[in-house]
Amino acid sequence: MNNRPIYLDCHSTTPVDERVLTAMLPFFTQHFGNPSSINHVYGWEAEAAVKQARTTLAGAINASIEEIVFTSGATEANNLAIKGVAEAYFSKGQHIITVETEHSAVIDPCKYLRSLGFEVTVLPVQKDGLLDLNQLEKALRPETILVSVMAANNEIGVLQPLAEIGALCRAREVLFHTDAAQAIGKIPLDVEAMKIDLLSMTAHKVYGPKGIGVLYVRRRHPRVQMSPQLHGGGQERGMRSGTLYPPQIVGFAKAVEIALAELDAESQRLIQLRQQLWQQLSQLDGIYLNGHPTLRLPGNLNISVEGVDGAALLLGLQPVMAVSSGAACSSQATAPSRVLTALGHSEKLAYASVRFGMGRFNSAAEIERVGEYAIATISSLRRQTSLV
Ligand SMILES: Cc1ncc(COP(=O)(O)O)c(C=O)c1O
Ligand code: FES
Repeated sequence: MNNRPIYLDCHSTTPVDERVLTAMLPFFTQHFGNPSSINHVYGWEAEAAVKQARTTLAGAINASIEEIVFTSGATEANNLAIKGVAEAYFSKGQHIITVETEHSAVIDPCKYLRSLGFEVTVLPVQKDGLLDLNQLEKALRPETILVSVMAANNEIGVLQPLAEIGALCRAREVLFHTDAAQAIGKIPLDVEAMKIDLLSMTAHKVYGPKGIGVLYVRRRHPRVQMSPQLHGGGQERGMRSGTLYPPQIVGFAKAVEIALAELDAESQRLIQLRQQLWQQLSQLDGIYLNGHPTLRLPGNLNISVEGVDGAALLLGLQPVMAVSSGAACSSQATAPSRVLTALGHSEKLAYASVRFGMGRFNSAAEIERVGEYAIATISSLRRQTSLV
């Protein structure tokens, strides 16, 4: 294990924290019951554990337990929010607003709705990756039913102004959905203060297991209507049928509980690591920081490198660090990152980019090694390019 590259791809996924695994284990074997079984203790104990997890997850975003719908992850939560609202509000209007830098799990459901006849406005971002609120205000129409803007970007870590967006949407009586897959447990989230109506989260970016997520659906002021996308046994108050998965649910809650307890100290530590890495790397010329310098996730550093080939750069870094140039699901694509081109980068620069996703298990010594190795690799690639 020790010779493996240093893991710096925490926006893609994170390892399960040992404390999370310990909390999950009894629910595979000993307490294996189905939370929907109301006639015996096996069902009751599973239901009690799910209820406790619901309480923790609701508390994490200042929601109540009836507003938590378990899903298989953020992809499903986003699909349920966007398609479910589109269906339920069809007679009110058919216009949806989202942003160019959203994850495919938001963009693609919107494109799908467009193919069904909905109108979708995809707003651009500014050079720093932030949404221009004036543009959003101008895009809102009487027939707009939903605005979907992510909390934290998965490539450049940029944090969108959720409270301002929420206030704008609420004033116009438009529902506000946010994809908080990268944000939960990393930054404070409050659905009341931020006037969020729907919020997607996932466990595996915050040291919880893969395959479990939540959609928060507001029940009061306003009560969100949503058409289910999975029909069946009627679990989750009919909004998402399918037997609940207690080990994953318990693990998700434990992961969020730990992340929130450690949030302040961990943010400070990661910001220091990020600054350390940026100071090291920016000794070189032709290195650009992608995204807003401070309004970003503590563990995110995304750079573009001039004068090197993107694929050669990633290949050169591989022996020492596990990094990527963008979203894992599009890492096989040869096209430059949609997010970086949205910042106005030329295609070439957008392609020679590296996303460093630092997390709980990275040390300052590791980051120093990463910085040194990256500098050596970039310099060597540039020397080779200047020879040809
Ligand atoms: C912003 C964002 N949304 C959605 C997803 C998808 O989440 P999941 O893997 O839980 O389906 C991810 C992660 O890949 C993400 O970064
Ligand atoms: S689904 Fe995870 S990076 Fe795209």
